[in-house]
Amino acid sequence: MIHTRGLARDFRAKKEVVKAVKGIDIDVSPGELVAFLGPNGAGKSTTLRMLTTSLRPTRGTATVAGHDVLAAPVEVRRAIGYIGQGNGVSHNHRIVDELVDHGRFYGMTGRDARRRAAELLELLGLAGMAKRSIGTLSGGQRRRADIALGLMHRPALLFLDEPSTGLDPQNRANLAEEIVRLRAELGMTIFLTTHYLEEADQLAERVLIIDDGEVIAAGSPAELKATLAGDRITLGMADEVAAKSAAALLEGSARETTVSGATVILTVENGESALPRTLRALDAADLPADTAKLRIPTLDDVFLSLTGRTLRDADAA
Ligand SMILES: Nc1ncnc2c1ncn2[C@@H]1O[C@H](COP(=O)(O)OP(=O)(O)OP(=O)(O)O)[C@@H](O)[C@H]1O
Repeated sequence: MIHTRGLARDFRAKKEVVKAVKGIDIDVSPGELVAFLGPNGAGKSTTLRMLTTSLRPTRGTATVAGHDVLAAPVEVRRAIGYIGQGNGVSHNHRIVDELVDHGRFYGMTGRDARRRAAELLELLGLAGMAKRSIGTLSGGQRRRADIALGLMHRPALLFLDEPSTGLDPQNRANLAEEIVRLRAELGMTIFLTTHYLEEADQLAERVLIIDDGEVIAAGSPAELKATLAGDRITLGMADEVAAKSAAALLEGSARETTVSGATVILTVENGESALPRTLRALDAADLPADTAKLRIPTLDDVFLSLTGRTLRDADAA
């Protein structure tokens, strides 16, 4: 559904060249829900703008929904839905009129557009608000109206740029559920950008992590966490000597073992089964642990292991 090779975009700003996207390869299959995750300024929006044909690549190729973004931009636009950050919906229009106009723009008949608008308003829980103007909606409702707009012409591929920016945690969670449900009901391919870790983790089957214009990792959230971060067991031993003996005993069964004072930290695969196994091995060797803690990694741990900084720090910078 999306294929890019060496896709790059430079910007010229005050005689300096900003390499916003540095030659990325992306492959998204039909039906996938993929999140493009990275800190502020990583190149997410620039990539999305190239894929949705609003910005020309400096180098490389991109095929979206079967069409080349440079050779056939009109075909690309007809095949996709794009929901940007704060879409251009007019605040004074009634929601239903906005949707119907949008459908007409894409060549739908008035009747088909009205039927589709009613269907989407129902699907997105906005049916009772069809005649309200956009300006009277809450932030979360407005986001859902934006999504309805992007879906009017039944695109096979939907791009969502930072769908939950500006929403409170509750509305963010609601929107995430909505996106998952829509994908299931409409069978679309969805490509969304986000800098919310929880959102990528909860929503996406596959995450592409972008940093400084480069894709630095790709995989399902579970795969990325298992291969790049690993589960962590922290054991509190009686003293430093016991900790060193425990570390020597457990070294073979952990990916990484470190000792700090009376504490042993193990990085393991599948921590939930490794923890009881570890405690049994320690008991059998007469080296009982006083405390044991298991920590399952987040995507932030993945980002940390890849870049040496957390996504939150990178955002703050
Ligand atoms: N028109 C432009 N002129 C110069 N530099 C630009 C321009 N547009 C983007 N950039 C730079 O390109 C880099 C990538 O920006 P981009 O907006 O793609 O990041 P992003 O990952 O979408 O960030 P955010 O999460 O903040 O939206 C940044 O360093 C940005 O300052």
